[in-house]
Amino acid sequence: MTVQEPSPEVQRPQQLETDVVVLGAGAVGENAAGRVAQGGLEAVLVEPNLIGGECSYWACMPSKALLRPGTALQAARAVAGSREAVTGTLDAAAVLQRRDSFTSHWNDSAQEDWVRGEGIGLVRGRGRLAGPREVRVEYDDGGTVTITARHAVVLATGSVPTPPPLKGLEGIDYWGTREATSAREVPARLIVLGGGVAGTELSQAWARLGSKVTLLARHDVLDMYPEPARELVKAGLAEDGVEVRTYTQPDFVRTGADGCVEMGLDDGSVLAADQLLVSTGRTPALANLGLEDLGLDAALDSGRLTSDDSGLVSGTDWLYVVGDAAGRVLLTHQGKYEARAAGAAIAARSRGELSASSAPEDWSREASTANHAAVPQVVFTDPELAMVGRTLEQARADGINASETSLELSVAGSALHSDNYRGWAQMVVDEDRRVLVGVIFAGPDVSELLHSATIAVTGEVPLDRLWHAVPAYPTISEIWLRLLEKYGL
Ligand SMILES: Cc1cc2nc3c(=O)[nH]c(=O)nc-3n(C[C@H](O)[C@H](O)[C@H](O)COP(=O)(O)OP(=O)(O)OC[C@H]3O[C@@H](n4cnc5c(N)ncnc54)[C@H](O)[C@@H]3O)c2cc1C
Ligand SMILES: NC(=O)c1ccc[n+]([C@@H]2O[C@H](COP(=O)([O-])OP(=O)(O)OC[C@H]3O[C@@H](n4cnc5c(N)ncnc54)[C@H](O)[C@@H]3O)[C@@H](O)[C@H]2O)c1
Repeated sequence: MTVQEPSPEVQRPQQLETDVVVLGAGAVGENAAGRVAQGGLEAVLVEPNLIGGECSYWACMPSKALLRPGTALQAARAVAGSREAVTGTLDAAAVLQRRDSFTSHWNDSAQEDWVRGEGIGLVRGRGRLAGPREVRVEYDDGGTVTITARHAVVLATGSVPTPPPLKGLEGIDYWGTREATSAREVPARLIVLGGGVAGTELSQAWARLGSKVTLLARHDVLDMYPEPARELVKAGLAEDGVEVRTYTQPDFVRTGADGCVEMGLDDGSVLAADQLLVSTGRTPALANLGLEDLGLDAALDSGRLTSDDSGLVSGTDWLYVVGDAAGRVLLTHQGKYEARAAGAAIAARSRGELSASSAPEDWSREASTANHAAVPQVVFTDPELAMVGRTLEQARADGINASETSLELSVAGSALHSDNYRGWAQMVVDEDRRVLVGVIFAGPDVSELLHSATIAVTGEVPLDRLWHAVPAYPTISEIWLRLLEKYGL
């Protein structure tokens, strides 16, 4: 894959002074800088690669662009009348072309225009903390610039893949999620190692594009979701010909005689494939940032920097960490939410409206309070999983007197949506407060239902009031009424 050369640096002095320096111009860093600028402060973004980061070029956007055509085709096949009009299969070349348009062909000029338009400074290089409120940036050609921040430095450096300790892996030219989302050819056979969100989504995407996929999960696939939800996704994968092997661990990987990938499994069998995708999680990108030199490794706990809900790193009054780099919730929308809170807190602290020693108030604009118990996430497989808040187990582990109500998703709206619609829904209730603390939907096109649940959980809407939120007929949202009726309302 060719990544377009970054355009020439916008600024290249040796010394700079500004209000706030943001390291990393992924979606999260961009939002942090944007909020700081909206708060009336000067901001400089530092980025050695493409502005827009992982999500725009190698994660959310391309992976969803790879999945969407298969879902659209399956939706047409699922309805008598439109099914008859479907006479062909996915056009893999057209899908890849459409994917390329969603990554802007890995060209970040539009994002650079946005940065300039917001009045944010941009330095194209790799940054490292050189002292309190001081960052040294190294350009590709070895030149450097030192930037002093009057108020704050924000770490928005994202995350890096966590490789599994697998014998032989270093000798293999394998795919990570970057390669799997930007590939130009469909491998005939693909092994996917890691049954998390990335592995599951990309297994289905490539299977629908024509690969014979084997998905290896060391536990169950998507094991953070309740079993009925997982089973629906596994049935969807099986329909696409994905062979799912659960509770499996590889012993070794090697290059076979014909150049293929051979993987030995713990049951003694050996799998062969043309490509291997490793998607075994991600770790905050905090290496080589100079944290140790400043004694800030003391704030590290299991690879994460401890911070308050504004992102302010423990033991400092100037360093913030947001997004994947913070490692709290590795999702674009929550990272951007953290960035909005950090930006607001930096601006408020610069005006003396919020002290550095006191954490921001819960649910204030300076706090990412929802991260604790109201995080929405969608798994964009077909069928989809959409969840917000806690599972029953998490709620009970958090000391909540929780009950669950669950149902097959079978209402007039779902029957109309597609023939043989199969779905499942669950709500988790805090019995002492009679509010929802978690909601899960599984089924085709349930992702657009999720925000209703996010509002109910975040707003702590009492069940007796939720009863008056009447779902329109005939929509899939009618599942809300069925759940509340089953609960006893
Ligand atoms: C395959 C895949 C699919 C995903 N799909 C979704 C999805 O559908 N929805 C969702 O919400 N999330 C999804 N995610 C997660 C999402 O991609 C991340 O949560 C998001 O990209 C994090 O954004 P960020 O800005 O924190 O980090 P990044 O996007 O990684 O940006 C960090 C930036 O910091 C730069 N940087 C690193 N070190 C330095 C340094 N020293 N100096 C200056 N700059 C530096 C990097 O070059 C990079 O551009 C997906 C992830 C993967 C892997
Ligand atoms: N739709 C979305 O929102 C979306 C899509 C893709 C990724 N993401 C985010 O990106 C991040 C990275 O995704 P991911 O799927 O790589 O991470 P993940 O943490 O969701 O899943 C990693 C999987 O790899 C397995 N694993 C870990 N070490 C292993 C080993 N040594 N051998 C075998 N299996 C091993 C884990 O058990 C887990 O199932 C996640 O935090 C995820 O939330 C989000």
